[in-house]
Amino acid sequence: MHVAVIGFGNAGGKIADAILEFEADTGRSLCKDVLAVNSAEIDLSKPDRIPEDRRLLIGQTHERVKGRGVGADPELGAEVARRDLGEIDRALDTVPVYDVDAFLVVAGLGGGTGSGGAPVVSRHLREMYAEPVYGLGVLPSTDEGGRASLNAARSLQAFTDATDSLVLFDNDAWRQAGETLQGGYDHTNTELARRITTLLGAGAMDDSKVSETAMDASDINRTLSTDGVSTIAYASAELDRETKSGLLDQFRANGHAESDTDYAQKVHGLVRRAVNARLTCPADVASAERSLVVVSGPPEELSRKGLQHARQWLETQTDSVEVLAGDDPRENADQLSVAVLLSNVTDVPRVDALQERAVDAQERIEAEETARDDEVAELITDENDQLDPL
Ligand SMILES: Nc1nc2c(ncn2[C@@H]2O[C@H](COP(=O)(O)OP(=O)(O)OP(=O)(O)O)[C@@H](O)[C@H]2O)c(=O)[nH]1
Repeated sequence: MHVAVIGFGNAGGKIADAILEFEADTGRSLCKDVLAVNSAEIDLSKPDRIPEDRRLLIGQTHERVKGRGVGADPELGAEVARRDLGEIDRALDTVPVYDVDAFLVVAGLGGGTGSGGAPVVSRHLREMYAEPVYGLGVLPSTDEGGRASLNAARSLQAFTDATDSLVLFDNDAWRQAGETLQGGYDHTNTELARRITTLLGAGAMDDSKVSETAMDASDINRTLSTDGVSTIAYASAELDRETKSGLLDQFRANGHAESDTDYAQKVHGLVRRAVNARLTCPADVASAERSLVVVSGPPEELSRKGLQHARQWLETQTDSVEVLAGDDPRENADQLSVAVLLSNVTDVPRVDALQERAVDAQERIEAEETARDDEVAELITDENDQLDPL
């Protein structure tokens, strides 16, 4: 499919940039347009691939913002986005909507600009355009503290309500021991881009061959349009094509070749491996309402029988017949890769934990505010007492 990507806030811009990089590296054509929106001027200079004229600074004239960000305050992030919707609209005027199958709004939910702004813009896009609006929301890691959890829990509800589906990515599940924060983010942004691009980039009309079982945009839209949250599974296998073609030539010369069953087992095995590996956000696979499998790789590797078996297997795992499976032939790919979309998952322990932490954080923040008010009241009383003798 083809999408217009809007990266909101710092994380949103960097992830949008990583998607551009991955699609360029793999010769895909997922993004018809990309726009980075931020309230902090400095963060808009971070992306490498997003063109300069597709970076929009909002809140410049707001007395509390002035191009310096919203300081992890989602209410201010939402206010600034609402105030500057006209500017965002003007920037989106150049999007070739006739050529776009969906909008994808990306944001980290633990801060202010993305957390507050992404739901506002998603809701607006849904009112303005007929195309579906998908969200990609990053959950903060536990060690970012209660304020980030509170921001994320609030945004999660608003962002889910404002989109046709919200794909989740959990920073906690993807943090690697010993990595610096930025090094870790670079790594996770690439992994996230790999999954999103393999999944949504299927069925984009580009130079790749179209197969009989090709996935198309309407299949992806049908699976995603559940108004709930989604997660993505992924696995890949190196093919080492040079060695392989040499070996295959020898095999063929000796009357052997990789059989249909070998190809089928490879595809089916890779789908099982993906679903049992780390999801973008951990969730109980059985709780998915709908799912979709995309197998991408050189045409000779894309076994129809393998896809069919994988689909049947996933039906039993999700206890649902709403499973679609298709392929995405890539002539020059040196990998066989599988992305599985699990849509409207309802058993997501990380979301429950986030909501609990948010309640604790809210209570603590309120207690701190009450204590501060009491202190101020006491100070005023003391000062009045001292003035009394007059
Ligand atoms: N996966 C990933 N997560 C990130 C990245 N940068 C930040 N985050 C996460 O996103 C959350 C929001 O951070 P930012 O995107 O910097 O915040 P913002 O939306 O720009 O909002 P303000 O800085 O408060 O104006 C953080 O709490 C992190 O959990 C990134 O590059 N990758």
